Amino acid sequence: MMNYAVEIERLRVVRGGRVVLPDLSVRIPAGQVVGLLGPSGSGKSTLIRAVVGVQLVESGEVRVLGEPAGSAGLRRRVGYVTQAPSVYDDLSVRANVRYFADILGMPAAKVDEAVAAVDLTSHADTAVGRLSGGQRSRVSLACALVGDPDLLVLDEPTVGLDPVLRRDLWELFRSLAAQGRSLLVSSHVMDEAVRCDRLLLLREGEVLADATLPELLEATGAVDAESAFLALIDRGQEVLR
Ligand SMILES: Nc1ncnc2c1ncn2[C@@H]1O[C@H](COP(=O)(O)OP(=O)(O)OP(=O)(O)O)[C@@H](O)[C@H]1O
Repeated sequence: MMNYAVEIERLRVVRGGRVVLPDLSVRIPAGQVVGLLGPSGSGKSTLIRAVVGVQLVESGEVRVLGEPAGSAGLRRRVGYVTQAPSVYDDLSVRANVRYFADILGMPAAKVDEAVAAVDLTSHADTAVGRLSGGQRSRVSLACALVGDPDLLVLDEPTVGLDPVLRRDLWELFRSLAAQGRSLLVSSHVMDEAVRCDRLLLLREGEVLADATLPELLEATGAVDAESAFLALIDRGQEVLR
């Protein structure tokens, strides 16, 4: 039987009087890197917020690792990295990660482990305010990793990063999945599709496709994810699952 990290049933979200997710159902397999792709405003962040349990939901059900999204039991099991790195500039890398470790009740040994996982050991004592944008994003990621989560939810983690850092980060995601973790990673850069085991293409709050990249290319005859996305839009109502 397929093991799912996230199961969403008929999710409806309204924000500021506007229907952002009209009626979304999807299941995200465990142990994979699933890319949540779609243009700006398609609802990626809203869906991610629903998964981590911080989004007010009008109706529907979101289950994460078998529990309702936002349950107390999920606090340590789900790591969430928001779009803007939420770290303290005046604290060192290690102090930032230790702060999150303390909140989650994790042992001190986990702090250096998380810092090493994002390749920042040599900067562990540097104040975060003195790091580059890419390094700051990795501090955020270390804060999410320190709880040893089964599911990592990352909202546009590679935005603004140079190609080398983007590649390094995707390699890190892959290695985390190889350890058996589940990752849900949003991006509006379609070429990041090649890095994912599976893709969820979102448009105007609706799932346009839920498939692997090879399945998507075969079904559309397109050469890359971006053209496949456009081909699906041209086709109209049909959803690829
Ligand atoms: N705080 C808010 N109040 C009201 N509407 C919002 C709010 N945040 C987002 N929206 C609306 O919800 C829709 C989806 O936004 P969301 O941030 O989920 O999209 P996104 O795909 O993550 O976009 P981006 O790639 O630009 O981050 C947009 O139409 C947006 O205007």
